[in-house]
This record gives sequence, structure tokens and C-alpha cells, in this order.
Amino acid sequence: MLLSKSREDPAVSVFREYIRLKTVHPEPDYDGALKFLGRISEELGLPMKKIEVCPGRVVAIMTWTGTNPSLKSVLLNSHTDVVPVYQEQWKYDAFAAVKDAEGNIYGRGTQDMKCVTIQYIEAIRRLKAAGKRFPRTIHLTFVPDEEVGGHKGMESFINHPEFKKLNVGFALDEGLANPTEAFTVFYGERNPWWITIRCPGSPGHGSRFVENTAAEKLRRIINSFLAFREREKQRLDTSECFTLGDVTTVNMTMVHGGVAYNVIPAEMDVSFDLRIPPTVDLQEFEEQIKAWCAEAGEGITYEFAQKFMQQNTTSTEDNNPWWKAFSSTCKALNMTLEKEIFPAATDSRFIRAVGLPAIGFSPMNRTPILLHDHNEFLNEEVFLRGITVYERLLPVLTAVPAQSGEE
Ligand code: MET
Ligand SMILES: [Zn+2]
Ligand SMILES: [Zn+2]
Repeated sequence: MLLSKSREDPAVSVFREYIRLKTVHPEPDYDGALKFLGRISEELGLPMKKIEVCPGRVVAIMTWTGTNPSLKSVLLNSHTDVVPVYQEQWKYDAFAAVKDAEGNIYGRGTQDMKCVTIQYIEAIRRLKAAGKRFPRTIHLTFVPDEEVGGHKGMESFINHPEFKKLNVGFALDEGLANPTEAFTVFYGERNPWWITIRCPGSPGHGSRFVENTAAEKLRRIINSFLAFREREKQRLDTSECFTLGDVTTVNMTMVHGGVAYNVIPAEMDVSFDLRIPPTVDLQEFEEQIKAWCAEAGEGITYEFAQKFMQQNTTSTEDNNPWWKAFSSTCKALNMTLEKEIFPAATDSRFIRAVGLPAIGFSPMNRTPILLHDHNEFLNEEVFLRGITVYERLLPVLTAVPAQSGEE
């Protein structure tokens, strides 16, 4: 036991230390994360800037200045927060970073996305130790609140003057594990729409056939949305080439209404989580929602809690120098890439929304997709291989020749 512990790669120990920080919602220990990152910045000899983009919400930026700092930079983004756990469903404490005999490290954030944060850091540690310098500057950004929508995190930061100062040319952010030998890369995302539909109706005594009730309208709304859900599911199930990112998902996630068993309510509300691929015409889609509301009865209104409207995707053509740099390095490492639309949402959507290219990539092959799930884990060998991947990617990405518009 002692022997195996003493043999652990120091990068794995740093990863496990980071997993132990409870940056978990609803009250993430962001101070703990900033302290940890501050120490790393000293170890690496890279300056770290802290920008409070909203009260209590700090973005940390570590910078490795290039030999030609007027060129656009490469951004390595990661979020520091993680989603809550159902501890009773876990094999081990979700914040203990237990490593089992096979080298699987268990913990919330092992896949989403504390692995990537430490892989960036450890790749840079190795490159610095080898005395390397690169033409383009590398910025590492560590952002809060991705898991609660990014409003007080990347969405605020992207509009901050400090973000403009970074002069970003290309960004890497998180992706997903892949259970096969291949690695998945994401060049776009589905748009999250969170909608609540309010169905007003005539109230009355629970013993009567009242006309125009909220519940009848609610039922029609639910039927329309869930029938559409079924059609989209069919489309995914019957297609050879579609992945989840290519169809629209609809899930009914909340229902509210009613005051007593025997009072017909004056209003009932239903909420849906919709994820819409970038190929869908969003105006048309909203018209469809309006039509469902109109068909379901009088007075129905809707409201969005989240309505992302940007549909930019990042080029994965070989004539794009960033993609070429990324994909040719992966090829040289004998990695097979599967290009997909990200089925959920990440901070990349804010980066792409301001017109910058961003690739979602977490180098985890031979790994089941367990983000947000019980017993999230990552094998230490897969983790260590990922460091090597970034160690190879960074010199190539930071040596992409100046493009037109760059001096
Ligand atoms: N990453 C989380 C998700 O996809 C939160 C993003 S906000 C839509 O649900
Ligand atoms: Zn994530
Ligand atoms: Zn997540």
C-alpha cells in the first residue's frame, strides 16, 4: 500500500487533491479552489490574475506569455464547480478521490471537468520544465458557475474588458468521455431553452364539470410537447448516423399548480428542458411552440428561463488552421476522433457566440460517460495519457502561423 502510494505519479496526486475540494453546488468552495490555483501558479511560475465578474464570482487567469505576444492567444478554459451528489448511491465518498486496485479514481468532477483542469496544468508544467517557449500566448481560465448556467461565470466574463484583453484566437473547453477506443470532439452545441408554460383556467368546485379548466389546457400542452419528444426519439433511434446532438430533446421537468383537492385551480404551469441542434431554425421552432399554445386553449402564455439563440459552430475543415493543428496532432498520436454536436451545454457556447472558434475536448477514451452520475470515475492511466495529449497539442496550437488580420 505504502509502496503503491509512493509510486503514484505526482500529477495524479494533484488531481486527487483537486477532487477533494468541495466546489459543489449549491455552495461551492470557490475560495478553496482559488487558493489551490494560486499555489499552482507559484509552482509553475506563471502569473495569475483574479477578476471578480459578479459579487463572489471570480475568474482566475494564468498566463504563459508567448515569444510573439501580439499574436492571438490560445485559451484553455475549465470550470471549477461541480454538480451535487446522492452520496448514499456512491461506492465511496464522492469527495475523497479514492483510487481502487485498477487505478480508477472516484469522485465528483473526475470527468466533469477537474481532470481537464489538471491535465492542462500538468502539460504546462512538463513543457516549462523542458525549457520550451512558444510563439503564441497561452491563457488558462478557471471559471465559476458553469453548472448553474454560466450567467455569473463565463457569460459575464466574455463581456468583461479583461476577456477582450486576452486577445483569444482559439479555445479549448470540455467534452465527454468515450467508451470506445476513439475520442469525441465537439464543434458545436445544442441550444438550451428552458420554458415554463402557464395555463390559466376557470376555477370552481372540485365536484363539477367546469368548462375551460387549466388542467385540460395543461394536458394538451403536455401532449403536444411529449408527442414531439417521441418523434424526435424515433428519428434518433432509426438513424444510422445521428447522435444525441443531432435531434431535439424535450423533457418535462417541473409541474406546478393547485391549492386543494376540491378547488379547481385558476392556473397550472409546466416546464420543459429543450435542447435544440444548431441546424434547427429557431424562429420556426418558436412559432411551433406558439401554435401548440394557441391550440391548447385560451390565455396560455410562456416564459423562458434560458433561451440561447446563437448557433455558431467551429470549423472542422482541414483548411482551418486551428482545426488542422488540433486534428493533425491527434492523428500523429494515433487517436481516432469522432466529431459531434455537444448534446448538453458548456461554456463553449459563450465563446462561440462572440465568433471565436472553440473545440470541446476531454481526452477520455475507454471510459463510460458518467458526468453528473453516481460513481463518476476516471482511470489514472487514461488521465495521464490525456496530459501527454495536451503536451503534444499545445506546441502545435501555439505555433499556428499568423493569420490575416494578425500582425
Ligand atoms: N452544463 C449544464 C447543462 O448542460 C448547465 C448548462 S446551462 C444550460 O445542463
Ligand atoms: Zn462541465
Ligand atoms: Zn456538468
